[in-house]
Amino acid sequence: MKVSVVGAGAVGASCAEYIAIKNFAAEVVILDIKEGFAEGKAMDLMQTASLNGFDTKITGSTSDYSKTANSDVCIITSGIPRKPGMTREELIGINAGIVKTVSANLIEHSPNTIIIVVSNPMDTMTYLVHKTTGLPKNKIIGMGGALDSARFKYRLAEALGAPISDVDGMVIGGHSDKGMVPLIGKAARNSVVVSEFLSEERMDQVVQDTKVGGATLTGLLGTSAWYAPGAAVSAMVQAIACDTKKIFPCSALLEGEFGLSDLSIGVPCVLGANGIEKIVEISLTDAEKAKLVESAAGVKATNGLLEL
Ligand SMILES: NC(=O)c1ccc[n+]([C@@H]2O[C@H](COP(=O)([O-])OP(=O)(O)OC[C@H]3O[C@@H](n4cnc5c(N)ncnc54)[C@H](O)[C@@H]3O)[C@@H](O)[C@H]2O)c1
Ligand SMILES: O=C(O)C[C@H](O)C(=O)O
Repeated sequence: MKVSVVGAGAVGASCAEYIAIKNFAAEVVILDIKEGFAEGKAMDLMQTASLNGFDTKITGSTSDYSKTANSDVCIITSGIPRKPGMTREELIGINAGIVKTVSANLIEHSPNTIIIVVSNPMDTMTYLVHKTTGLPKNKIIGMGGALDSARFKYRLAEALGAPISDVDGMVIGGHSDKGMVPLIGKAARNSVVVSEFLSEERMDQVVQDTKVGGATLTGLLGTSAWYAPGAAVSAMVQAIACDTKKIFPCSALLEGEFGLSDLSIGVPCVLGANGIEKIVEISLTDAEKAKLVESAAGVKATNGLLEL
């Protein structure tokens, strides 16, 4: 499998590193607009190969998309990250133009690729790729829910005093501070719903901490996070590369699923060799449904800012 990562910044490099370390891809190309930057990151990562025990070949390129030709999966991380105090939605003005150009360049050289969109505001950037490229909808996947769910599990494990491997939970909805819908009623410790262990108040705290997970890290780091985002992308690429059919919440184009349409938003998806192989319409309580509908309205409002 050949994977291309556009944006050699914090998240792009983390994606490339985790993909390489998991050793399932033959080749990773990193591309950036900044002269020499992707080449430098690729060389630095390749010098970890003998230490970390991988055979994936990582190369870098400054804006030469011919190097990305025939990629099976392309990951878009190019664009600006937020600073403390900002929302992801505020990035739309700069990132929309970047994502539109980058996706067109990628598809010119890899017409059959699967695209994973990471740049924020991610659900709207994913919708933009749907609207401006001719790719089938199963091949355009937004990454947000896999990361938000990992943060949810981290907070659940903390509240439960349990190992993370004992905990399961999923976040659907928009990848935004207000729009995330952590499905706390379905979260479980080794198959036992967490309400058996946690008070309402503690569960509300877990939900709130999860929703502001990205903002909390941005406040601490001065820019947004990269390790867990890179790990989340690499887990999704692995599911595609190895055709595992694992379920991840992904930003997918909806056409009536969950009663929603004409937007891309986080819902449970089966990932395999064909990208999004199925949107899994899990049953939601009335309260969960109402939160998802409210979240969709927020994503649609941001989509409305796009010049399509
Ligand atoms: N979806 C998610 O869960 C998630 C998680 C983390 C970060 N993000 C988003 O990912 C994006 C990248 O974050 P980061 O921390 O890596 O930022 P960064 O500034 O470290 O890296 C961005 C890189 O993009 C490059 N770039 C800009 N315009 C380009 C273009 N036209 N072509 C090629 N490369 C270009 C820059 O030179 C830079 O190296 C941000 O928009 C951030 O908000 C999303
Ligand atoms: O928080 C951000 O702006 C980056 C990313 O969306 C995240 O959740 O880490």
